[in-house]
Parts: sequence; C-alpha cells; structure tokens
Amino acid sequence: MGICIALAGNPNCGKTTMFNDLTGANQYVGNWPGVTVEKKEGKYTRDKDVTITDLPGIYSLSPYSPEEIVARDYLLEGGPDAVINLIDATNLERNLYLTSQILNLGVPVVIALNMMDLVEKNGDKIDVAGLSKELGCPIVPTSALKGRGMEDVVKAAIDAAKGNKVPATQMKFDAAVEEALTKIEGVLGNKVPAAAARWYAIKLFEAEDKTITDLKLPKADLDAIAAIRESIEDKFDDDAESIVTAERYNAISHVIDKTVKRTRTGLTTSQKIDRVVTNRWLGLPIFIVIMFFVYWLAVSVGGGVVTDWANDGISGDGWLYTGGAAYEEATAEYEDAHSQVVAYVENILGVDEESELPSDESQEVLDALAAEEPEAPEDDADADAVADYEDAMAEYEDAQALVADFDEQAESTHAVATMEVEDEDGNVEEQQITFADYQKALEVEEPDPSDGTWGLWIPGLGAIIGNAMEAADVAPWLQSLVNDGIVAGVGAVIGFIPQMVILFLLLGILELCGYMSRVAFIMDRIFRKFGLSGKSFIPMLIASGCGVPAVMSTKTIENEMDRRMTIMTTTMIPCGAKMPIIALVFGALASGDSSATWYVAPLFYFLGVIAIIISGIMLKKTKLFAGETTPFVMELPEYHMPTVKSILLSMWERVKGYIIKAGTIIFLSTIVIWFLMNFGDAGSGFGLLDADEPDYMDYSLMAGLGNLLAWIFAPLGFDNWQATATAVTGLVAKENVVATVGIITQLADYGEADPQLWFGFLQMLGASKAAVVAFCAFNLLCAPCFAAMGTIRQQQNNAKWFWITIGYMCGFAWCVGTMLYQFVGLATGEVSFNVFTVVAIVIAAAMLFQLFRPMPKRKEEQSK
Ligand SMILES: Nc1nc2c(ncn2[C@@H]2O[C@H](COP(=O)(O)OP(=O)(O)OP(=O)(O)O)[C@@H](O)[C@H]2O)c(=O)[nH]1
Ligand SMILES: [Mg+2]
Repeated sequence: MGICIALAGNPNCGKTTMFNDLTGANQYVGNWPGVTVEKKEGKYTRDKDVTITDLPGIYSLSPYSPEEIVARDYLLEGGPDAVINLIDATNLERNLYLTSQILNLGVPVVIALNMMDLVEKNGDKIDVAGLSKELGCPIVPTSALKGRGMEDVVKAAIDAAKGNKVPATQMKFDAAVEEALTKIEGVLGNKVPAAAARWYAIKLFEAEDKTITDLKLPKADLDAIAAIRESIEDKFDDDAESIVTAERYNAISHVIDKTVKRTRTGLTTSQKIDRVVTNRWLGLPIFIVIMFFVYWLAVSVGGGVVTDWANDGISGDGWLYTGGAAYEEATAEYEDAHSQVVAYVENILGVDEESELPSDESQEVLDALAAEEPEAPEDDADADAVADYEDAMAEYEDAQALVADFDEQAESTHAVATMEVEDEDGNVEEQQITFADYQKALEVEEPDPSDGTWGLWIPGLGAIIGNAMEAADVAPWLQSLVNDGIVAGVGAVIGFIPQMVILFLLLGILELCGYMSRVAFIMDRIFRKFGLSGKSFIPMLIASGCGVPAVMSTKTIENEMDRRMTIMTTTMIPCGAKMPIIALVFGALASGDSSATWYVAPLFYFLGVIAIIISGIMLKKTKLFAGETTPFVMELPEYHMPTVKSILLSMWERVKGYIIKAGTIIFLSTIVIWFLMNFGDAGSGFGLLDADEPDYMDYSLMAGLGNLLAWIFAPLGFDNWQATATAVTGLVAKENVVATVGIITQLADYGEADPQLWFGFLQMLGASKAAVVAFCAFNLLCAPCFAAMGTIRQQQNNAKWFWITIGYMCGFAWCVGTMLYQFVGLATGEVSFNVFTVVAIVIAAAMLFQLFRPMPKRKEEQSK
C-alpha cells in the first residue's frame, strides 16, 4: 500500500526545494515567502510507492488565509500518513509556533531541521537530540539546498507512518490551562479521534467557529465548554485565543533556552547588508540602479549582439562562419560607396525635410539604380511565365531610362555633392563627390556572404525552408504563408529569446539570493502611502517575466480588494513579450543611438510601476475598493548564494513558456494574420490578393477590420488601419505587434533591431514621434494577451470583475495614450490645438482630481 507524506512548514523554509529534490520535479522556488500557492503531488524517486505532497507555506493552522485552509484541511482530514514539518533552523522561534500546532493533530510527525548549512555558518549550536526529546518526535537535520539529509528524513517519515507513531509528549502549557483542556477532552469523550483530542480541545477552548460548526456538538456540551473557558478567561483576564498563543510562545522559549546555544554577537551578514539595501533613503535608489542595469544589459547588449545573431540564423539568410574579416571590409567598402550614391542623388533630387529620408523623387532613382534585370524564362515556359517576364522587362527598362535621365541631368549640371564623413577619431569632415566618383561608387558590388568566396556559409532556417519550397515548386501562396507568415512571425519570437535568457538569468539571481524580498519591503513603505500593499509588488515583479504566473501569484494576497486590484493592474508592467515593442519604439525615437538613449528601455519599466501606483490611488478612492489596507507581514529571509542549477531552472521555467507559446498561440495567430493580410477584395471579387501589386494590403480583410476600428485611436495620433490592426493583433499575443509591423511595412526580415523597420514603423505612424510614444504606451498598458486574460478570468473568478479589469486597462491605456499624443505633440509642434486636446485636458484634470482628493468617507464610518 502506498504511503503519503506531506511537507508542511512556514513560508520560505525550503519545502519546494526539498520536494524537487525528493521527486525530481521542477516546481518554482523563490527566496521570498508565498511562492507555492497550491498543493502539489509527486512520487518519491527512490520508492514509487511513496507520494510526497508540497503544501503552501503557512504560519499557523488558524483558518484565516486561503493557504492556511488548504493546508489545515489536508492535514486534518486524514490526507497524509505522516507529516514532514520543515523548520527554518535560523528562525526557530517563529517556526516552532506552527510545529506546536502540528504536534497536536495526532498524525505521525518528523521534523526536518532545514537550513542547517546557514546555522553552521553562523556558528550557532542546536542540541538536536534534546530538541527531539522536548518535542516528542524524530528530528533530522537537513539542507534542502545542498541535498543533505534528504534520504534520512524520508526514511524517518516512512517509519513513523508505518508504526503510526504520533508525537509522544507535547509542549505543556500553564497548569490551570492544562487542567481546563483535560476537562474539555473529558466532555468530548470519544466524539473525536483520541490522537487528535488535544487539538480539538484547544480549538474548542479558543471557541473557533470552524471547529464548532464542523463538530456539531450538542448544546449541553458547548455550554459546559463555555463555562470552562470563561473561568480561565477570568483567571488570566484575557481572551482564550490570546491565552493559548501566549502559552505556545512560553513553551517555545522554554524549549529553545534548553537546546540552542548562540555564539553569535552583533549583526549577521544578512543584517549588515540589509542596513544598506533597505535603508530608508538608499533603498529605492539602489533598487532603481539595479533595475536599470538589468534592463540595460538585456535590451542593449543581449538585444543588440545576441538577438542579431539569432535573427540572422532563424528568419534571416544565415551566418558567415569563417572569413568574416574580409567580408566585413568588403561590406564597409560597399556601404561607403552606397552612401556616396545616396548622398549624390539626394543632393540633386532632395531630401524629405521631416524624416530626413530621401525625397520621393530621390527614392525613385535609388530604387531604379537597384533594379535588376529579370531572368529570361526557359524555352518551354507557359504563357503566364512569358507574360510575367515581359512585364518585368518593361519595368526594368523604365528604370534604366530613369537612371539615364538622371545621369544626363547630373553630368550636364556638373553637380558635385558634399557628404559628411566621420573619421576614426570621430572628427567630421566634408567629402566632395563628383559625377565620376558617383559612377565609380556604382561599380562597387554588395558582397554576398553566401557565394562561397568569403568562407564557410551556414544558411538560416528561413532561407533553407524558402529554397526547399522553391525547389519543390510549392504554390506561391503557400510559400508566402510559410515565409512571410509563419517563419517571420514565429522567428521574431524565437529571435527574441536570447534577450529573455539574459533578463531572466539576472532576475533569477536577484530573486534567489533574497534581494527581491527586500524590494517588496522597500516598496511597501512607498505603496503604503498610497493605500496599496507591498504584497502587490511580488506579482508585479513576476509580471516582468510573464503576466500569467504574475496573476496567479496574487493568490497570496489575503485581502480580497487588494487582490482584485493587483490583478487589474499587475500586467501593466512590461512583460518579456513587450520588450520587442519597446526595442522598436526605442529605435524609432532614438534612431538606434543606443549610447545616447540607453535609459529609454528601463524607463518603460518605471512607466509600468507609475501606472500601477496611479491606478491604485485612483481605484482606492472609488466605491469599489474603499477600505483599510491590511498590514504587511513578511519577514526577510537570509541572503544566500543561489546554486547555478536553481538559477538555470528559474530561467528555464520562464523561457519555456515563450517557446511553448511560439509553437502554439503565435504559430496559429501568424496563420490567421497572414490570411487576414493576404485575402480580400481588390475589385475582382474576394480571394487571394496579388502580393506583387503595390498597396495590395489596403484591400485586405485586415485593412477592413483596421478601418472599422481606426476612429478609436484618432485622439492617440494613429487613425490608420495599419496601426489599429497592429494593436488588435497585440491582444492575441504581444509578440504579434512587432511581427505585424513587419508584415505591414513588408520589412519583416529585418527584426526590431533594424533601422529599416524603425523607419517603416515611424512612417506607419505618420512620422510623428508623439504618436510613437502614444502607440507604445497604449500597447503596454492595455489589456494583456489572450493567455493572461484567461488567467485573469480564472483568478477574478467572476465575469463582472473580469470585464471591469479588461475595461479599466483598455480605458486607462486609451486615456494615457491620448494625453501623451496631445501634450507631447503640442510640445514638439506636431499637433495643433484641437477637440481632442480639450478631451486630453479634461482627462488630465479628472485624473488629478481623483488622485489628490481626500479619501471619501464611507457610510459605515459616518454611522459609527
Ligand atoms: N542555505 C539554504 N537555503 C535553502 C535551503 N533550503 C531552501 N533554501 C532556499 O530557501 C529559499 C526558499 O525555498 P522554497 O523551497 O521556495 O521555500 P518554500 O518553503 O517552498 O516556500 P513557500 O512556497 O513560499 O512556502 C530558496 O531560495 C531556496 O534556495 C537550505 O537548506 N539551505
Ligand atoms: Mg514552495
């Protein structure tokens, strides 16, 4: 017959670490309390007959918080055959409080004295044998992190379960209280299991409602118990519950005096570090500096170097593996020549003032210069192919004529262009380009890394698939679906993984070493001023990875209103999937000068935090959320070096989600988006659009959908279908935003780190920087992706609250976007005063009013 062992203990004492070690599972571990919120089961790796259950951490068995109820019901209703009670040995006083309750339950208990490695390091001595005698149950010293004592503790638990060895002696209370408890046990007789008699006696003595309703005792018994209780309450001049609590703590300090020898004087290392990092003044600046650094590393370094590399290999053409230096040189030479050509053409035909890109006329000539002669069809080609060739040839000839015209004009006017060049020391010089220079520059060919002359070339996945389909003569629409839809869309997500790996590695280290629980403590001081709880910060922190686990983790917030409010706001933090949007916007705003604008990426993180604080204050003053905030109780765990394995695990846990998403939701949505973009009615009936036509997308279903909704975004500065469609696809998954911009601008091959896409994106938003800012803010703050919305529905557990959440997020995002576009636009001169400016002013005034008005008085308070 199988044996069932439960792991119970305070939050953050190492239960999940032990559970993972015993069962080979990979449950989430974090160095802050309340990581596990549901009980989890697994099989012991060394003996499949033994089932191990990981319970959420609890401080006591009183039925106040959801976790306490889960754990208590499970233990009381005969779930486990034995309980392993984990104790954080560095914090015996607090941990033994729960132990003193578990010992009363009448189930076999084995204590795992965990974190012994830290105790040894601190130099404290615990008399394990003595402690075991005092508590009346076996004790095994362990270190779950280092895997020490794991087998012994399970063996002891199996023995205890087989022999049904319930704890022998119990921690005794004051004689008068003990006498009262014995009397109550007498009243109960055999109405409760003998082994748990003391548990029930204490609960009835405390007059705990849950126990009284559960037991359904006759009135006479209840009266007798009430009389016993009152006599003791009179004697101690205190209520029964406080008497029991005090007695438990007395018993604990008695046990500790006898068995623990402290050698330590002064502060521990953890306390010393905390004096700095949780300092009233330094705490917040230190946190900000750390977060800036983390995001900067992930976005600039990881995003730049590593993502480029991955993008080349996955959705791009491929890598040049050897001979890179010569290729680089040739590329530099080509780029120099190319910029001479561009400068020369621009000099004659002009530049667009606003965007500083070539004017339309210049672009036409540049395109003509780049045109290639089409390949003649084979002799046995069909009529269609011949017709296509003739069209292409005619186009090519037009281009040649345009170039000839331009050359003639240039030569006859003896035009000389000047171009600014920067030498190695950063000095800017002017270079003259004559007609002869221009013609010479045209001769320089772009080096092709894959032509075999530069070194070993490894083709990218996209190129391989593309060529294979070409060779197999796959229908053009299917090629387009696979290349432009699936490879581009899924590739954009996968190419982003390197950045996430860096981000989550760093966040994982901060979490596991214990720093992040300090941050919750620091944030609580700030949040409290605004009527929010510091507990809301943990979900926000997790949201920087992904909104789904973040919304799940709100379970640990006991106060219902605080919990609902945290669910409503927590996904405003930029999650991993929103990072490419930030990178894109960052590029469009700063033209990629990452050294001068390195602060943009972390700024959006703080935009999220500020949006949450503002939302919190405003919501707190509405009827829905009025009320007191609950006090924040969370002790600070000791710092420790996390193991490499645990860091990698925590990173993998989060990255895994993206990979699964890329294979499922993103995969499906790229197909749907491709369909919406490529089907429509261009005048000749509904069907596949001809992708060779310019502007074919304007006739697509997506354009229709976008146009239908575009009016909503007019005040935010992007009332065209392209930007609207992008925001809508973002609701499915935020990864879609960049992918959709890529498809719409037909620059999907470039990725969010490429200037081409930045300019395309800027053009899509009417070359308005204010609109770019508004677009970004809207997409970051509005309702999250499908997956997160599903989790919100589940956690709000109520349709009305779900819609309030989604409605609030979208409404808030719209308001912020409108204000940003109107005000930033006014400041930069991109917007002139209009109706929506008035709307923005009204919104701003309403928000300020809601933020600064005093907390409204509630009816209940007035009646008191
Ligand atoms: N030094 C040391 N650290 C440990 C030990 N056991 C666990 N930890 C660390 O303590 C932290 C908390 O571990 P968890 O396993 O998540 O704790 P838990 O009891 O499951 O916490 P909740 O799920 O919040 O109830 C993690 O950072 C672990 O790496 C140990 O024996 N020694
Ligand atoms: Mg846990």
